[in-house]
Amino acid sequence: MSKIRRSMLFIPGNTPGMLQSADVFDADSIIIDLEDSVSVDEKDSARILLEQLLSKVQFTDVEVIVRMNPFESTDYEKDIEVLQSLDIDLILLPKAEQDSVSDLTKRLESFKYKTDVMILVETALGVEQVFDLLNTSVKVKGLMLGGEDLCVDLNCERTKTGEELLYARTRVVNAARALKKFVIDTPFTDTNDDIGLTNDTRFAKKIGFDGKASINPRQIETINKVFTPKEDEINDAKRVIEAKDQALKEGKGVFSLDGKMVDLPIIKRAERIMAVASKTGLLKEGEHNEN
Ligand SMILES: CC(=O)SCCNC(=O)CCNC(=O)[C@H](O)C(C)(C)COP(=O)(O)OP(=O)(O)OC[C@H]1O[C@@H](n2cnc3c(N)ncnc32)[C@H](O)[C@@H]1OP(=O)(O)O
Ligand SMILES: O=C([O-])CC(=O)C(=O)O
Ligand SMILES: [Mg+2]
Repeated sequence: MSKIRRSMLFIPGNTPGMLQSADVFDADSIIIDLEDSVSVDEKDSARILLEQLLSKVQFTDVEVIVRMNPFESTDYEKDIEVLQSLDIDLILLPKAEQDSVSDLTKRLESFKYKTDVMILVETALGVEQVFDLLNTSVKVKGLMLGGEDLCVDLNCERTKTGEELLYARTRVVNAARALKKFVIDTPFTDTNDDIGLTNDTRFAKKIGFDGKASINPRQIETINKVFTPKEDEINDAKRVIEAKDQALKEGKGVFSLDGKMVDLPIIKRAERIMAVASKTGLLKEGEHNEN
C-alpha cells in the first residue's frame, strides 16, 4: 500500500527545539531543511545537528525527508556526504532541473543507496521539464511544487489566491499522474490566515494534488482535514462498491444508484476514496480490500 502524504511539515535544520518534537504535530511527513531556511553560516552546524538527531531519535510514525542544498551550491557535495550515512525516507532536491536530477540519481544508484528522491520543481525550466525529470530514474518517487521560488523566476506576483501558479500546478499534476508518482502542493505562507489556507488546500485537492507542504504546525490540522475523506463521502463510496458487487453478479457493467449513472470511472473514484480512508485509519477491519 503506498504511503499517505497529506501534509509535509518543513522544519529548519538548525532549530534543535523544533526538531526534537518533530513527530508530535500529526504531519504525515517532516522535511528537515538544509536549504533556504538555514543561513549560509549555519549550514555546517545544521548538518551536524541532523546527524546527531537521527542517531538519537527514531521517528517511527512519520516519514523523514531532508531537503538538501541545490546542485550549483558549494553545500551540495557536503550534503551528499552526510546523507549517504543517514537512514531517511526521501531526499528533497530543490531547484530540480535535468542536470541536477540526473547527477543526484546517478550518484545514489552508484552507491546503491536505498533512499529515494522527491524533486522540488520551482523554476520555469523545471516546470517545462517536469515529465522528463520524474522519468529520469525509478529513484524519483514524486514531486513538490515550490511556488515562492517559481514566482521569483517567473517575475510574477505571488498572491494568496494563486492564479499565477495555475499553469505550473496543472502541469505538474498531469506529469505526476501520467507516471504514477506522488505530487505535493506548495506551502501557504501566511500562518495566521486559516481561511486562506483552507481555500488554497481545497483548490490543490480539487485539481489532483495528493497533499500540501506546510511551514508551521498550526497548518497541519487544516491540511489533513481537507485531504481526508468525509464520513458522507466514505458512506457513498461504500454504497457504490456494494452496488457494483451486486451488479457484477447480475452481469451489468453500468447501473443506476439514487438516479445517478455508475460505471467504471465512478467505481474507481469510490475505490480511491476507500483506499485513502483506509490509510487514514477511518475504516474497520475488512471494510476495504485493496487489490
Ligand atoms: C519557501 C520555502 O522554502 S518554505 C520552506 C522553508 N521554510 C521553513 O522551513 C520555515 C518553517 N517555519 C518557521 O520557521 C516558523 O513557523 C515561521 C518563521 C514561519 C513562523 O515562526 P513563529 O511566528 O515563531 O511561529 P509560531 O509562533 O507559530 O510558533 C509556535 C511554536 O511552534 C513552533 N514551530 C513553528 N514553526 C515550526 C515548524 N516549522 N516546525 C516545528 N515547530 C515549529 C515554534 O518553535 C513555537 O514553539 P514553542 O511554542 O515551543 O516556542
Ligand atoms: O518547498 C517548497 O514548497 C517551498 C519552496 O521552496 C518554494 O516555494 O520556493
Ligand atoms: Mg524554494
